[in-house]
Amino acid sequence: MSHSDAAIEIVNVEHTYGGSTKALRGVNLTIGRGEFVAIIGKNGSGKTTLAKHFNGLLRPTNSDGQVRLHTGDGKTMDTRRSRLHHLAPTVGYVFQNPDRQIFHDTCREELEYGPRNIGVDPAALARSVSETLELVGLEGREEANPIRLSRGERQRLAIASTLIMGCDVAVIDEPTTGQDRAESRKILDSLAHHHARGRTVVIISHDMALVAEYATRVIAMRNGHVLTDGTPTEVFSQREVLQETNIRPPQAAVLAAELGLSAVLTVNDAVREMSNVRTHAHPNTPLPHGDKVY
Ligand SMILES: Nc1ncnc2c1ncn2[C@@H]1O[C@H](COP(=O)(O)OP(=O)(O)OP(=O)(O)O)[C@@H](O)[C@H]1O
Repeated sequence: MSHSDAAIEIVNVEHTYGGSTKALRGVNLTIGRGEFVAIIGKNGSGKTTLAKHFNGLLRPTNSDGQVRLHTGDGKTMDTRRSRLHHLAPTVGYVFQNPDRQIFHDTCREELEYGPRNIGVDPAALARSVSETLELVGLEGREEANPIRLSRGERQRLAIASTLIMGCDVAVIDEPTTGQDRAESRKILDSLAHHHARGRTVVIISHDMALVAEYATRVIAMRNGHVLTDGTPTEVFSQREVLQETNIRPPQAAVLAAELGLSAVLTVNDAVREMSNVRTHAHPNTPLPHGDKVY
């Protein structure tokens, strides 16, 4: 991948907490511009530590480890040599716990804070606040006090306050924690919308069905290393490798593999493949409708 295609370069990054807990043991990665990346792996494998390096919240603890951000307008920033407030507009980060980043009395003020700081025109901002709240399923809640929202709603507010910045890269640690299925899908759809505008999205997730459906690339971590990295199809077909980090591919993929069907990651893929098999076995059997089934 050339520099112009790269959004983030991670070179030989190690991170040791408190001088003894080795959370990252030499990670090399390039996140490309416009990718939708999911980082997966069991608890403690180093996912959050890695993601916090993407915008300088953490820095490599080894002297030769480097993280370089390449901005859309052609600048390169080394996170070790740049201040956090210069990095944040390029790479937005949403914490696993939304309460770490919500501190205003209304949703409107929460969403306006970041864009105001970078000089966005106030007239354009009002519209963009409403649109972004709608995008994450909080339409009409401009004047609501965030402390009165549910945890899932606060999570969506925190995501909205990052998306409204229009940053090149949005990194979201566990976007669907505390959300039901419909809310989770709403959140992933809002990230897909950001991605569709040519931006890069990185999520950390334990929800393999959603990872399979939305991500273009999956990076599996184990014990501070990248265990495997590829398209969802490539990564989820390595069932034995994934077992090393306690990951089970999406249930639809497991079921389809047991039935000898290939190219299946999602329930919709499974419906399509099973319909094909049935059609070939009984050509007159009508196909089920092709819309999403869940
Ligand atoms: N602030 C910290 N101080 C000391 N050790 C830490 C700190 N944060 C993480 N660790 C340790 O570093 C290792 C990697 O943790 P990390 O949170 O990056 O993993 P993770 O894969 O994101 O886990 P989870 O899925 O539980 O969020 C673990 O052993 C963890 O206990």
